[in-house]
Amino acid sequence: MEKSVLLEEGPQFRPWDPVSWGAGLTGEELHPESSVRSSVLIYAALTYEMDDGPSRRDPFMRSGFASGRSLGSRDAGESNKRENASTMGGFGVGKGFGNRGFPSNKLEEGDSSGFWRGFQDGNDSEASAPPRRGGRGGFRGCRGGFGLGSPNSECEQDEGRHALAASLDLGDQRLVARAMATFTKAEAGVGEEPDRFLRFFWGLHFQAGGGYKGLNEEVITGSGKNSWKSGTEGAESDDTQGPKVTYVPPAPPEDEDAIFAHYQTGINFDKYDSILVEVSGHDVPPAILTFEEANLCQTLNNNIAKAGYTKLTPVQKYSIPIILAGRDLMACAQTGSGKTAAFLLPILAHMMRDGITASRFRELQEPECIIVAPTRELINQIYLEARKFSFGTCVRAVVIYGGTQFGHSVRQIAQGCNVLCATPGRLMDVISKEKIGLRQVRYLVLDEADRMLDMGFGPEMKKLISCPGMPSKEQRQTLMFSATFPEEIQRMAGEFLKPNYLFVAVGQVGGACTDVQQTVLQVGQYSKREKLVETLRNTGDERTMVFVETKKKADFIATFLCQEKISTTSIHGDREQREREQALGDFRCGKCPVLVATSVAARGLDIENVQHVINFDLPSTIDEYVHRIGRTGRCGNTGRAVSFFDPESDRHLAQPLVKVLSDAQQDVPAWLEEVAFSTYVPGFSGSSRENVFTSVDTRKNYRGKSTLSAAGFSSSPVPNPADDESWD
Ligand SMILES: Nc1ncnc2c1ncn2[C@@H]1O[C@H](COP(=O)(O)OP(=O)(O)OP(=O)(O)O)[C@@H](O)[C@H]1O
Repeated sequence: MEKSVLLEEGPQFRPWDPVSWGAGLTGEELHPESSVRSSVLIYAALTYEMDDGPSRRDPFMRSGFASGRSLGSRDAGESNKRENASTMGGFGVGKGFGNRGFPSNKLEEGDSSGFWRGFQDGNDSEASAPPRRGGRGGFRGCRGGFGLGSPNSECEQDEGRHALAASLDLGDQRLVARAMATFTKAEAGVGEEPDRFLRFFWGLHFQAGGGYKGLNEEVITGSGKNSWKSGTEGAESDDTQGPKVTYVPPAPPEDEDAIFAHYQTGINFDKYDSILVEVSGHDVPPAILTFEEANLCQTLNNNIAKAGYTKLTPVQKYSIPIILAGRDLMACAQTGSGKTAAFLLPILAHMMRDGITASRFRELQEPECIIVAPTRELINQIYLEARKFSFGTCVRAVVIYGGTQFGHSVRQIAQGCNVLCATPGRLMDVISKEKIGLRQVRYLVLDEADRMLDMGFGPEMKKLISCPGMPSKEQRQTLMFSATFPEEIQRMAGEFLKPNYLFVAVGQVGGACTDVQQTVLQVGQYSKREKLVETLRNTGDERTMVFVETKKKADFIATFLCQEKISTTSIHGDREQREREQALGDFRCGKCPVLVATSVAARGLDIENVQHVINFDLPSTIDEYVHRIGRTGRCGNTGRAVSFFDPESDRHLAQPLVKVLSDAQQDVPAWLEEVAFSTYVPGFSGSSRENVFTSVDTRKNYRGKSTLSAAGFSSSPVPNPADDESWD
């Protein structure tokens, strides 16, 4: 039985680039940089024998993968490098993993590592904190520990499920790295091809003494572990849990053209006017129809013009006057319809009116506004918008997020901070380290608010509002925005908002953007890759986001597409921040027109020219689906979304999918309706999270409720029996 594993350190190893695969490294080479201290991120490229020797059976191996010969390599040098690598050996893999080159005792230290816990927690499932439904999910792992030799018997009994374990002794670093991955052929997407090898990538965070640092740093490192109360725990989350984070993100552009760069609104921009808007709550300030009516200061108006905004979107028409009037707000509007400006403009207008200026070079800064969002890339995007609209003013916006050097965040803050844009984990860290004081907070914004209040971030947000110094909800203005707002989250939001908050619903709460043409195809697990390639070949050079459910799969599919000569990159929570930003940059500029992503990229990202979204795997909730497909069809532009529906694993989504499709006036395939009506979904009667038959505002009996077209004219709501039922 011939087995091989090729390892290379993360930064050099580019899973999406087969050319970089072959450079297996020795222990010393694995750890060349002293900056990598207590931890190292290792990606392992594994070939795992299913049946027979790779050199004979696997076409891919025959083509030179195992021997390091070229896989369409760019130059001979690369090819040679792989050739050398392949002869280094020293690592075993598969059932006998560790037999060659690894001191066996490293593998027999039990399973007390955080890594193991991480796996049991379903570490591989990205970011989405709500519990998963349906059959898919995080990797189950094989209980009973793992060790040298063979996988435990439970694994072996689990048909097609394979376990891999590794241990590395990295010279004087004495790092013991342990890893275990179990996967089925289906999870690896290789189907029932008996003479193929699983090629698998997995990104592992190895830490001295073990420990897996995982899925979503904002959740894992922030929640619970780093209470603001504790001095020791207040250390920067990313650093305490894993490697010292040294990444300093590039400074944002300084030249005006780059700051105000924007893309064109699309042909359907004017159609926004016909969307019905529902505002509930008492004493609703009248909507405005133009930017002039908002009475913003001249500098803001100039910036709005330079940003290419000439006309308000519906959510802006309603939200701007509400925020200007000092009211709390929960606003729900379709993806890509301008929610960011809807909160930024009135907040900045107030700050300008109040003559707020940044106080420079103080170690403790007290921002007037805090904006939180669930992902690093999204908060950075919001920051760039804040910077754009505050251009030429004395208001200073700052962004801080995990995966970057903590000292860098502190330096940014110390230079003055009026608007702090932050991911939750990093925010709690700077508060605990007393770099940020909360006494001056007048505006608290939760973007993607339903995500910020769910099980993943909710506890962190609760901690935030109970931090010492944080003004009570009566003393601050709290604003929540999202395209989806499940009822239970709305109820929880009440804790954060004044009782008289207003609720703005543009169109159907949780509804998909109608500018996205949605197609759902029935594709079994084993046919997905073929269908993906076929779909991508048909779309040509169109910028496409491909969503998958796990981090492993993101690398796997990205690599697979590269093999197919489709220029692809990937973004997910196991990639270093530098790599995530690089990937996004390569996608934005079109260098890699295909981005394979987990749900870390599902929300909020506003990327020009994304014409196409493919759900290779459907997400576990319909809300996530709505956000994912909303990466295209933004701001009046049209887009397309294709989803692979696997009846084996996606049945639970059939009913809400039918609802979302029909609400967005999309064709509903007959087979999907059949699946929907033949599937019993517990609780699917009009109030569960899986559906969007929800009422708009969970509070009842509003005399002040008004339904208007987005243009501001009163009209009757479109009759929708399901909605009527749940309205009061
Ligand atoms: N009034 C406007 N005129 C022209 N462009 C606008 C206007 N408002 C917003 N935009 C642009 O529309 C795009 C989408 O806006 P934004 O990202 O705020 O959407 P969103 O509603 O927050 O989407 P998501 O739900 O996906 O987070 C951005 O490029 C933004 O600059």
